[in-house]
Amino acid sequence: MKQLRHRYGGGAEISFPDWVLDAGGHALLVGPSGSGKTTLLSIVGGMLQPTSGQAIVAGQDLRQLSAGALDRFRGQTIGLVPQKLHLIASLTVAENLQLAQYLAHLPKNPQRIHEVLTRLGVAELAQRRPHQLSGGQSQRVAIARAVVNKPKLLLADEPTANLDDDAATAVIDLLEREAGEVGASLLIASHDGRVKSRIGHSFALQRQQAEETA
Ligand SMILES: Nc1ncnc2c1ncn2[C@@H]1O[C@H](COP(=O)(O)OP(=O)(O)OP(=O)(O)O)[C@@H](O)[C@H]1O
Repeated sequence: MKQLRHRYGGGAEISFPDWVLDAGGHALLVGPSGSGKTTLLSIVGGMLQPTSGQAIVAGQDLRQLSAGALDRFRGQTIGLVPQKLHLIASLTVAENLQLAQYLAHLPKNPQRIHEVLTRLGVAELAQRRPHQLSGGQSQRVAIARAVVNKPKLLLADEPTANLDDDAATAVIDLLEREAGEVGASLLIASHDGRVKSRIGHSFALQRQQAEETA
């Protein structure tokens, strides 16, 4: 991140400090509500063009990519577990993962889909549709979808919100394990103290300004 700033139409400008997340490193993005955590994930996830500055992912300056190239790069290089999981209701679990391969312009790979669903303990749910899953199962499927293309950067937005202690621990374990499995850097936005105690390195945002903590 270099001199990143963003202003939503008419709103105040949010400026983010320069920061590097090492390849394969795991970090927590913290800050009070409204400090810009989701905005930052959207920028480094290639879904939001910042007003100014550079987001560089795996050596690629996202600004340099055309819309089509950015879609492909995002699909192949970045995995996102959004706050609202956004599984496609009309598709089965397996088809939701197939769609991630398709959107990244990768060949169909049912074996990889089976492998990742198995790793996450939800292979037997492959033919179900999202409304037939529990909240925890849906979250595992969303993690599976985020890692199916073996991204270099895995982003998760408040993945433990509304989870009890055991489920929150399980989700953080899964994210760390799956990021480790594919060698991805992991950035988790959270103001959950339970997550803070698990992930040592954190990056803190404050309203309209930010500072890094070790
Ligand atoms: N689409 C939008 N249009 C206008 N303003 C927005 C939009 N999205 C976010 N904002 C504003 O940008 C600022 C940062 O919001 P953001 O959602 O990134 O913060 P956050 O740290 O993720 O908050 P939370 O912890 O509550 O999820 C807030 O002031 C918010 O009101």
